[in-house]
Amino acid sequence: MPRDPLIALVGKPSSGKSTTLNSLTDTTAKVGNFPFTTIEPNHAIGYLHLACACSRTSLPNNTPPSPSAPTPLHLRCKPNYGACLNGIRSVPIELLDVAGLVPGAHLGKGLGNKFLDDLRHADAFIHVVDVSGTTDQEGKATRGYDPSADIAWLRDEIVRWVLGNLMQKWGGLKRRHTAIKATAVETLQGQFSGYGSTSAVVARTLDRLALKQPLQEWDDKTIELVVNTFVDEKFPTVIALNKIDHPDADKNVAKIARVEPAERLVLCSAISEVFLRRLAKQGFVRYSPGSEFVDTREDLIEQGDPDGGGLKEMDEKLRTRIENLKDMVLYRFGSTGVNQVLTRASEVLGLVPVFPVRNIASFGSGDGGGAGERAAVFRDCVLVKKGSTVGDVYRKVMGDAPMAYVETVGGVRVGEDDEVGVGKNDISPFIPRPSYNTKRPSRRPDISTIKSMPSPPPQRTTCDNHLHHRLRCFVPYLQQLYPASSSTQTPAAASTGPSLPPTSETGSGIRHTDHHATHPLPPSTLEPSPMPPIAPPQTFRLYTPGTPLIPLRERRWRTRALTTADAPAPAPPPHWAQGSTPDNDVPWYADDEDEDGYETEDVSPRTILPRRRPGAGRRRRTSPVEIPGLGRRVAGVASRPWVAEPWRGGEPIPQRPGSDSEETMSADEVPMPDHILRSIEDLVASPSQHSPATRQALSMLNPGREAGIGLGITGLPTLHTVPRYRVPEVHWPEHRPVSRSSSFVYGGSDTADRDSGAYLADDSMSSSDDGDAVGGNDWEDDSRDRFMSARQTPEEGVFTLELHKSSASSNDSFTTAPQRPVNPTGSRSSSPFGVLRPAANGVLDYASVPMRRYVGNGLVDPLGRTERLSIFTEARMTADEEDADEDDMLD
Ligand SMILES: Nc1nc2c(ncn2[C@@H]2O[C@H](COP(=O)(O)OP(=O)(O)OP(=O)(O)O)[C@@H](O)[C@H]2O)c(=O)[nH]1
Ligand SMILES: [Mg+2]
Repeated sequence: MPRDPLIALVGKPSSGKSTTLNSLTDTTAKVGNFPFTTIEPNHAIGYLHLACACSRTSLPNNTPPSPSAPTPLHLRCKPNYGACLNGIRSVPIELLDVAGLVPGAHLGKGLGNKFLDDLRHADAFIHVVDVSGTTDQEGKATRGYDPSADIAWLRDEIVRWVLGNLMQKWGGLKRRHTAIKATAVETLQGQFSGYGSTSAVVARTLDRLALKQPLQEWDDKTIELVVNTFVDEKFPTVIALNKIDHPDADKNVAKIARVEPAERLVLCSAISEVFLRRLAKQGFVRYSPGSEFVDTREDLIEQGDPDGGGLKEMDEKLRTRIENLKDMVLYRFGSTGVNQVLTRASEVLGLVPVFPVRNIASFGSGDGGGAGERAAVFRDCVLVKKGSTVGDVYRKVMGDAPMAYVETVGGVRVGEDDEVGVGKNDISPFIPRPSYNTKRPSRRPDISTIKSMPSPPPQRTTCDNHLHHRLRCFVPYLQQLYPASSSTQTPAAASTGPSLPPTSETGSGIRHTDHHATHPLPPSTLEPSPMPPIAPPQTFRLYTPGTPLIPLRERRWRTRALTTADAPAPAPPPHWAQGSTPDNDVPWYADDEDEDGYETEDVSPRTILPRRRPGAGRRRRTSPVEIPGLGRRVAGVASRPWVAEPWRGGEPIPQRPGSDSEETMSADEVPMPDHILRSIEDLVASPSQHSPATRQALSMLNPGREAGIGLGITGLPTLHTVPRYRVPEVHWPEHRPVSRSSSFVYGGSDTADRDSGAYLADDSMSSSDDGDAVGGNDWEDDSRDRFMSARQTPEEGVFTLELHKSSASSNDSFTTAPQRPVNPTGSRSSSPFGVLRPAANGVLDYASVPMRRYVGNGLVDPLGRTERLSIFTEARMTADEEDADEDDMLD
C-alpha cells in the first residue's frame, strides 16, 4: 500500500531543523543552541498550500458569477483536514526532524550513523543550512564560518552511507545476480527497498545513466555513480537557507547562490515564523502563517478599529523586537519563507493532490450532519507522488479492498494503470468490489478478476461481507444502542455552537442524540441490504452509556498526583517497555520491517496486528503478547498508533488518576459526550474518507467482537481519550516510554507562565548574545521542576495539556534506548505520531500541546484550522478467529 509522503529535515547540528519543524507545524520540538539537541526524531504534520479542485472552472456548473467571485464549488468546499481559503487548500503532510549530521557521520562520527537510518523512509529532504555563519560544521558556536561547503559534504555523507551499505553486500549480491540471472533493476531494488525505494525509482536511476556494462562488471566508480544518481532520484532535496535574519546572512547566501541552482534554494528565518505564530497565539499580534504582514494593536487602532482587534498591549521590548523582525525579514524577503520551503519540497517531489469523492456528479462525500455538511464538496485530499497510477491511489484510499472500478469527472471509467496528475483522474470515487470480505482480507486485491467485473456493481451485497455496508449497518446499530428518546438534540442544535463536554453529571451523564435526524445515511450507489439481526449484547460490547472508555496509558502506568514539591525518583519502566517482550529478548518489530529493521515491501493492514513471533523467520509475526495488566493482546487496530485500551466493558480503572489511594473511577463518571458520538457516526458513515488504518479499525466494529472506542484528535497525541472530556484535572502517568515522536515531547511552556497567561515571558524569546534580531534560545531551560498535569477549563471551552519532564538524570541521554518500537499495536506507520520507543534510563518526556477550542465536533486552533476527531478501536478476536489468525500468520 503506498505510504503517505514524508519530508525530512536534514542538516548539521544547530542549523535550525527543529525550529523549522516548529515553524511549519504546531509542534514544540526542543530547540537549543548546542549540537545534538535533537536525538530522537520528531514527527509532525505541516500543511502544504495547493490549488484546490473547487477552484477549477472547467468542472460542471462551476463558473463564478463574476471573475472576482468565488466559484460555486468553492463556497461548498469544506475539507475534513486542513482548510481551503480562496481556492488554496492546506493539505496535511508529514514532516520529520532528525538529529544533526556531521562530516564522517557515515563512519559513525557525531552520534553515529543511526541518524542516517532515521532518514530511510523520507521521500524528499529539506536541507536546512545555517547561513548566519555562527555555527561550524559540527554545529559549535563560532563566528564568520562559511556555510557554502555544507551542502556538498552533507550530500556526500548521505551518498557514502548508501554506498557503504551496498558495498558490504556487493560480493554476495553479484554472485546471486549472476546465478539467478536477475535484471539490474531487480538486484538493486532488492538492496534499495530498505530506503523505501520502488522498482520505478531504480529503473529511472539506471535509465539516466544508460550504463553499457552488466551489473556484475561494474567497477567501484560505476557503483558510486549509480548510488549518486539513486540518491538524487530517491531523495530530491530543497535547500533552506535559514537564519536570514542574521546580519551576516547576505554574504553567505550570495556565495551559495553562485554555485547552487536557484530553483533548489529558498530563504527563510524559521525562528521569526515561530516567534510570530506564538505572539499571534498569545493575542499580541494578528498574523497568518507565512504572511508578509503582522498587525499589532496600535496598527489596528490606526486603521480605525478603536478596540485594536482585541489584541493585547505589548511592552516596549516586544514592540522593538517586532519592528526589527519586520525590517530584517518581512519587508526584505516578503515573508519568513518557511511555507515556501515546504511548497518547494513538494514541487521537487512532484506531489499530486487527489480528491477522493463519493459522488462524482456532486463531488460530495455524503457524510456529515446537517444539510450544509452533506452538500459539502471535496472533503478529502490525499497526496501521491508523481507517476502514481489510479490503482496506487485506490490502494492508498481503500486499502486492500479489491477494486471494482474507478470513475473520474463526467462518470468516465478509468483504468487501474492510468496515471494521475493535476487535472487528470485526480477527482474520483473509488468503488470496491461488493463481495469483499473484510474478515479475511487478501494481501493484495485479485487484479485478474477486476477487469472482468460486471458493472455497475450488483446490489446484492450483504451487510456481513462488505466493509462499506457493514459500516453503514453499524449506524442503525448505534441508533439502537442510543435510542433517540431521552433528550433528543435537534439537528439545528447539533449544528450550532461548540459541543462542549456536558458538565452535569445527572444519571449517566449522556445526552442521547437522535442519530437518524442528525446523521441520515449518506447516499450511495450501493444500497445496503436490510440490517442483519443484531448480536446479543454479550457478544457485541460496544460502548454502552455510563461505562468508562479507558485509555491505555492510564492503565499501563501507575498514576499518582505529582506536584513540584513532590517530584519523585522515577521507578523503572515496565520491563516490556525496555525493548523486550516479557518472556524473551526479541524486540517488538514493526511488522513491516525485516530483522534488519528494513521495511519490507508488503505492507498490509495487518501490519498493525500482533507483533512478530519470536524466532520466526522474515515476515512472520509474534504470537500475541502478554502485557502486564492488560492480558493477552490479540489484535489491535488504531487510526493512530497511540492506542486505546482493549475493551473491558464495565471494568473499573484500577486507580483514579491523580489519587494515591486505590480509589477507582465509577462508570458514570465518564460519559460519552454527544459530539463524540456524532463523530463516531460520521466516521462510520463514510468509510472511504478515512485512512486504511481507520477503516480497518471501523471494520472491527462488527458483531462477534469486543471493541472499545476511544478518541484521537488529529494533530494531538491520542492520549486524549474519552475520559479526558469529563475529568477536569488529570494527572499523568509517571512513567511512559520516550516517544519517538518527540514532536510532542519537548515543550517549552512553563506552567507558571501558562497559568498567569504570560506565556511569552521575556526569557522565552530573548536576544542571543551576538545580537540576532529575533534569535536566541527559548525552550532550553530544563532546570525547572518537572511534573505532569493537564487542565481543562470547560467554561472557556479551552483545553490545555502540559506534560513536563520528570527525570532523575539531567543529561537527557536517550542514546542507549533500543531502536525498536514498543508500541504494542502501532505499526511503524507513516502516522504523524510515529512509534513509541522505550527509555532505557527511565527518563520521561514532556509535551506541551497548544490550546485548542472545541467547535461542533471538530476542533479549531487559534490559527483557525478545523480539525476533526477520529476514533480508534481496539478489538479482541474470538478464540476461533485467534487460532485462524495464527495459522494464517504462519502460512
Ligand atoms: N537567528 C536565528 N536563529 C535561529 C533560526 N532558526 C533557529 N535558530 C537558532 O539556532 C539554534 C539551533 O536551533 P535548532 O532548531 O535546535 O537546530 P537543530 O538543527 O534542530 O539542531 P540539532 O537538533 O542540535 O541538530 C537555536 O538557538 C535557535 O534559536 C533563525 O531563523 N534565525
Ligand atoms: Mg533539532
